[in-house]
Amino acid sequence: MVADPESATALGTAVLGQQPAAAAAGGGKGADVLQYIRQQQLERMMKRNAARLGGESKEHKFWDTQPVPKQGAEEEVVGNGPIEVKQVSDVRPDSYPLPAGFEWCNLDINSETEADEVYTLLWENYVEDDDHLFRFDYSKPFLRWALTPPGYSAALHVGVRSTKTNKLLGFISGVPATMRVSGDAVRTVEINFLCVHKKLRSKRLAPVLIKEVTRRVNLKDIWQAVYTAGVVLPTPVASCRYFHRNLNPKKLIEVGFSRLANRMTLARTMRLYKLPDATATALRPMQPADVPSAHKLVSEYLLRFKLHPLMDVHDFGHWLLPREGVVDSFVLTGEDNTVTDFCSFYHLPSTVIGNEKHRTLFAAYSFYNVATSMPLTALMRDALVLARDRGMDVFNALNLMENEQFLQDLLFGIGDGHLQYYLYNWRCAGMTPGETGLVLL
Ligand SMILES: CCCCCCCCCCCCCC(=O)SCCNC(=O)CCNC(=O)[C@H](O)C(C)(C)COP(=O)(O)OP(=O)(O)OC[C@H]1O[C@@H](n2cnc3c(N)ncnc32)[C@H](O)[C@@H]1OP(=O)(O)O
Repeated sequence: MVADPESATALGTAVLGQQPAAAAAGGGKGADVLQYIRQQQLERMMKRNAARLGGESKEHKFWDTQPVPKQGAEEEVVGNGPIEVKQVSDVRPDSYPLPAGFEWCNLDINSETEADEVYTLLWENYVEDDDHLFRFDYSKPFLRWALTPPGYSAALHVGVRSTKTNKLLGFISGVPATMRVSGDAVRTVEINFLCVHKKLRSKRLAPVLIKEVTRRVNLKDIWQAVYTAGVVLPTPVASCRYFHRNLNPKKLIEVGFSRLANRMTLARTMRLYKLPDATATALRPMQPADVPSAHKLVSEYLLRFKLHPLMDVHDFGHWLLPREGVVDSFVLTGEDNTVTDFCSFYHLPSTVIGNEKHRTLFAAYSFYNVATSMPLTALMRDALVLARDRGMDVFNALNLMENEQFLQDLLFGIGDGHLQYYLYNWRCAGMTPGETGLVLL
């Protein structure tokens, strides 16, 4: 198979395997992280130089026509606001034309059959790692959760079918979300699950899907969007990295996610990553009654970042109340049942491609975490224990918010690429991972 440039790095292979080696060498972990920080500084410098010299100006036939910041424009940003302003009356009323043999449809994710269709399209065709060892396997309950927050619209769950067979061959979704961007509250949609069937790649179907979802969003008088991707497009507002915490070393080695480091035996590796038998604190699953207090804690915490969601209490309940096999949230309460600490992760397994012994890699993804009665590292150590107890093989976290505080101490290994954050039709200065307070699914 030809290497797919879209390959996401969230599945991050191989690099994890270097972490035990470094750790075993004694003091190597620190060196790893320092090296990473230096590398980031170097990358930023090179990027600035390349932009200045025009070396980054790759042609983007589609993206160059869109209201997104031009490449290399990062340093010229003065003020925040829309790149273009239009009215609903300017929006074309009809769908964009599709090539012959294809037609548009809306997907009703609450219908069993249609949810099955979306599930299967993604299960077979969605994001893979660079080596094609793993492919995201978003579960059906997860897709339902992701696509039905308060205010969602089925018109923004857009599919392309074959007119002949009716088979679903492409998909893109938008869900409403208010973002706070450098102090401004911005009505947006979160765009996700862009997928074109493998047999239809490189035929410029993706731009048509993006234009069509944009048209439908614009008809709702919404003009901004937020999205993440493994690929670099014009122009990221932030660039984050995935880190991976090994919870099941034996399996991760067997599936090729990590490898046994030099001079390390499996037994030593397992000892290195062994976690306490139980949590150190009385964290318990969040219940509906905790929502107002947890919502207050998390919302106030998020205000310290430059980009973050503004969730009302209903949004918060939707996104954070535990759903089995989909999302887990835990609270620690103090006086009057006030939530003092909060941690959460979502469940995103991956298919292990062509592996006889293991079909699925179970991964937890760090979501929103706030510690006030203990250090963040202590909270996240408990989160690792809770994820392990729920059968997770690996715990993934981006280096955003305050995550840098715990990645090294808790033996996370650096992933092999970046996750780029984008805003559509919104100009603002770029931000560091530590200024980014948004996790998309
Ligand atoms: C106000 C409302 C606005 C709403 C919209 C906001 C924007 C939302 C934007 C979408 C956010 C999605 C967030 C997620 O879901 S990120 C996850 C994306 N999905 C995958 O990686 C799954 C596996 N891959 C595929 O299904 C296909 O390879 C896809 C569908 C990705 C591209 O299909 P294909 O490989 O057959 O290519 P093409 O010939 O049709 O088209 C080539 C053009 O497409 C540009 N391209 C490639 N990958 C991406 C990408 N991930 N985001 C944006 N653009 C992308 C590419 O630069 C080129 O344009 P240009 O370089 O020539 O200009």
